[in-house]
Amino acid sequence: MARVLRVARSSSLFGLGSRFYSTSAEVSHASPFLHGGGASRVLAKDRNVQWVFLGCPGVGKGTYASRLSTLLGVPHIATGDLVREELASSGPLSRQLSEIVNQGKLVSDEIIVNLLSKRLEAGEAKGESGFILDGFPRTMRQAEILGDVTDIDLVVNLKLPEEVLVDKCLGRRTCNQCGKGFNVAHINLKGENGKPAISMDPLLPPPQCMSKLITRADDTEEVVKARLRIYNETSQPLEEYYRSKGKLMEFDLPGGIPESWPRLLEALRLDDYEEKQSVAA
Ligand SMILES: Nc1ncnc2c1ncn2[C@@H]1O[C@H](COP(=O)(O)OP(=O)(O)O)[C@@H](O)[C@H]1O
Repeated sequence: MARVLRVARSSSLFGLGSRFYSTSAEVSHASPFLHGGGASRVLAKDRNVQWVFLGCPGVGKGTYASRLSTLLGVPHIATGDLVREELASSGPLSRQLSEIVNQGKLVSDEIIVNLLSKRLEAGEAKGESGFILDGFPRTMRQAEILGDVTDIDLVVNLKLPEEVLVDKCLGRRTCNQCGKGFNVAHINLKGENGKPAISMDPLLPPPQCMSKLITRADDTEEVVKARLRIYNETSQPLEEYYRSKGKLMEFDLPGGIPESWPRLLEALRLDDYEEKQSVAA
């Protein structure tokens, strides 16, 4: 751990060279949410966005982070995916990780920083710049390490009521051939006590994926509840940490992708950016 943290304090962690690193002054132009100016700000910037997605398991971080990464041309890096790749590789870490992940617990900061560091270095070697991080940081220590090595422009905190989160996790499916994610849950939460109703249609797979659907081993009711509890204890303090830095954007998802995606783009002031991109394509 000490070695990793020592490395973390030098600006070389994650392979974040000068291309990734920027001063706070530059960052102030990089965030359309914090400083206005819409898409032109993103386009005019001399480096790509460096964003973080926070949110409970099942909220849809992966879905929205992945769409935004395609739109903005930056990698979507999900530490949960890095952990699952490591598990599937049957490498030396694999057995240790599967025990932790299948109980819904967090992998150590050291292991996760190492996996992320390798992924960012590989991306930098391929010429990637900028990122949307999904699932990292998840502890205050991880946030401090990240803050020591680079500037985060914006932290998007996605929110849904807890009842919906469990059903969404239990409904998650992945096609083991094409790798795409789907959700078979029908969400229909009545509005109560001033809270709005939420309904989400299932995101069903096409016929060719139907027989190839798999469920994540950690998406059982017991493990999902453990992950939610751990999120509330360990990751929620991050909201306050980024709020106090003026970087947090709270976003209550109004429903499924068709309602939420345009509203999220609006909140990020990227609605005109998406239109310009589709015209240019
Ligand atoms: N930043 C992290 N720190 C520690 N453990 C992590 C981190 N990211 C992912 N993991 C491990 O991988 C598992 C799956 O992560 P993820 O796919 O992000 O799931 P979730 O649906 O809970 O958001 C987590 O339960 C945890 O064991």
